[in-house]
Amino acid sequence: MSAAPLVGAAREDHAVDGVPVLCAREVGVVRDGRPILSEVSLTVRAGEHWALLGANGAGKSTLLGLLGALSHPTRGTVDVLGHRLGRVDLRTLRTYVGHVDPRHALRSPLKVRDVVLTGLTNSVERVPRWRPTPEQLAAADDLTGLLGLGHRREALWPTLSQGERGRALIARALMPRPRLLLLDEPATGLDVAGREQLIERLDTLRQSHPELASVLVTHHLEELPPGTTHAMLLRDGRCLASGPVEEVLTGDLVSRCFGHPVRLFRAEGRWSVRTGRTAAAPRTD
Ligand SMILES: Nc1ncnc2c1ncn2[C@@H]1O[C@H](COP(=O)(O)OP(=O)(O)OP(=O)(O)O)[C@@H](O)[C@H]1O
Repeated sequence: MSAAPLVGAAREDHAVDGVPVLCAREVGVVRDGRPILSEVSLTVRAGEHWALLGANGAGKSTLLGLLGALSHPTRGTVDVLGHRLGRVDLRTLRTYVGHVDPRHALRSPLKVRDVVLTGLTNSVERVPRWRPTPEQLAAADDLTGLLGLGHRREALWPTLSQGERGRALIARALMPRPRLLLLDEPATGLDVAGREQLIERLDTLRQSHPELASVLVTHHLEELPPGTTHAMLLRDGRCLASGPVEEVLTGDLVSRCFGHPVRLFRAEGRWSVRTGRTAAAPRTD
């Protein structure tokens, strides 16, 4: 596989010769002698939007940590734009991946605009003596507007609602113009309005950044944006199914994934789930 350059103007050249944005092969993770992930493979291409679904403890966050170059696999390989984890500095790879973690540990009363700018310094707090260029300021303002926070740019972080914080963190993650956006349960704790605004903004983002790829972790199919193109179902650290949503998000497979019989419904692009008495049998172990 030919590798895409990691530096300079080449960053604008997204789908270089069809090199996947991300390619994990036969990945395994062992922690404290216990297998957490086993033989998981995933290829994400530019413009694809993946849902990563699984029950509590299935290994979703562990997999997201590998995809975000936060940790190394015990077995298998992970390539970001053709550059292999372990051969290229993790920090370099991380600049190509925007990781949105709702547990963002910011303590200072930074303004929304400043929080978004910390995406450029890859820091939680503002870096002393670092000053953004006018272009960087304009980019931060564009992204806050895109995420529906244009009227809250001057608001202080502690005063934001949870939904506003989540959207500010997505704008922050997009500042370095990543190729891949990782979203770890972005709708957790949001009320209906907050969840719907988030989903709407994610779909707007997908239209305005057509080359961006994303992986969204959730337990709830109701939280998937209509633009979701692919899904992976994880069960007990293993891939149960993976591929286009039409093939993977079926009552049978989702029932097996969560160990509970369900039926799926899709209306206006959104999914909903009901207990299905006649759905596939629950997990067999
Ligand atoms: N560093 C670690 N050491 C030991 N066990 C770990 C470690 N990290 C995760 N685990 C275990 O690995 C399993 C998978 O954890 P992970 O957080 O990836 O699951 P998840 O699918 O994201 O779960 P949830 O939906 O509850 O957030 C869990 O049983 C967890 O306790």
